Amino acid sequence: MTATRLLVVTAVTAERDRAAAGFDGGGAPGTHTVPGHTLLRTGGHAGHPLRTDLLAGGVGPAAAASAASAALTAAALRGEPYDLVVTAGIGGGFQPLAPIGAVVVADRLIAADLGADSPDGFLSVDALGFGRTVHHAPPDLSREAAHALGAVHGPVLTVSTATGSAETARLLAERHPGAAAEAMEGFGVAEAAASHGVPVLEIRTVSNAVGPRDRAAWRIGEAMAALTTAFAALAALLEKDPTLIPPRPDTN
Ligand SMILES: O=C(O)c1cccc(C(=O)CC[C@H]2O[C@@H](n3cnc4c(=O)[nH]cnc43)[C@H](O)[C@@H]2O)c1
Repeated sequence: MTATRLLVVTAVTAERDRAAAGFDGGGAPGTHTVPGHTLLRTGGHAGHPLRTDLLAGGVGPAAAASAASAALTAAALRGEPYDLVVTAGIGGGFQPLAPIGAVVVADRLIAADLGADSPDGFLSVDALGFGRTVHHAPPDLSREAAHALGAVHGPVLTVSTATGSAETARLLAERHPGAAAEAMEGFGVAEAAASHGVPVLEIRTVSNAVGPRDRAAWRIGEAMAALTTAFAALAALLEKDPTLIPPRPDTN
């Protein structure tokens, strides 16, 4: 039986290493390189159901998309395409839905500031007719993952500037009803995954509230540690039911 192949993309190495610790790969992770990046690899030996590559691609949607694209392309050229891409890391939580310490699994990954300003307010690129601003996670997978992780299940916004005022938080929540979290990479990774026809999931552990910048209130260490627990639960779910991942188009 072929192992399910996962690509996990974080912004920084601390997030990558915390995520990797959630996988029981049967030993210390190995490494391999793709142009511009070194990936950790767990699992994948004979009889192991999951093979996971983990990549710290940098902060922001452009760095994340570039890194994810390099890994996806290298895997496709090796003839070993990924089955699922997971974009993950710490994030800001919209209050009161996702308090500090919560975990969020995205049902939708939304580019919240991709568009144009106008006297009448923000116009997204899809409203303008020249792009898209939303990617959907596979519904069954994201719902079951949220349940398994004890997570809030809702939209995760991708922004290029972390929110630092009550006014911006209010505007984002008004524009995206039900928004659970914001971070800076998800939509970029989703664009890369979509161009390869690979489904995407986003997991955020909440380190801070979306709102007025209050650096002293951030709980980065706790949110980093929560990534390990979250990925252990995700690995258990996918080992139990790999059919939650929609099949690749070429295996239909
Ligand atoms: O303002 C600061 O002093 C500060 C210190 C450390 C880190 C930051 C970040 O903005 C980290 C961005 C990084 O973490 C994710 N993240 C975490 N919380 C948020 C948020 O509320 N809004 C957007 N991104 C967040 C993000 O995905 C980046 O990878 C600031």
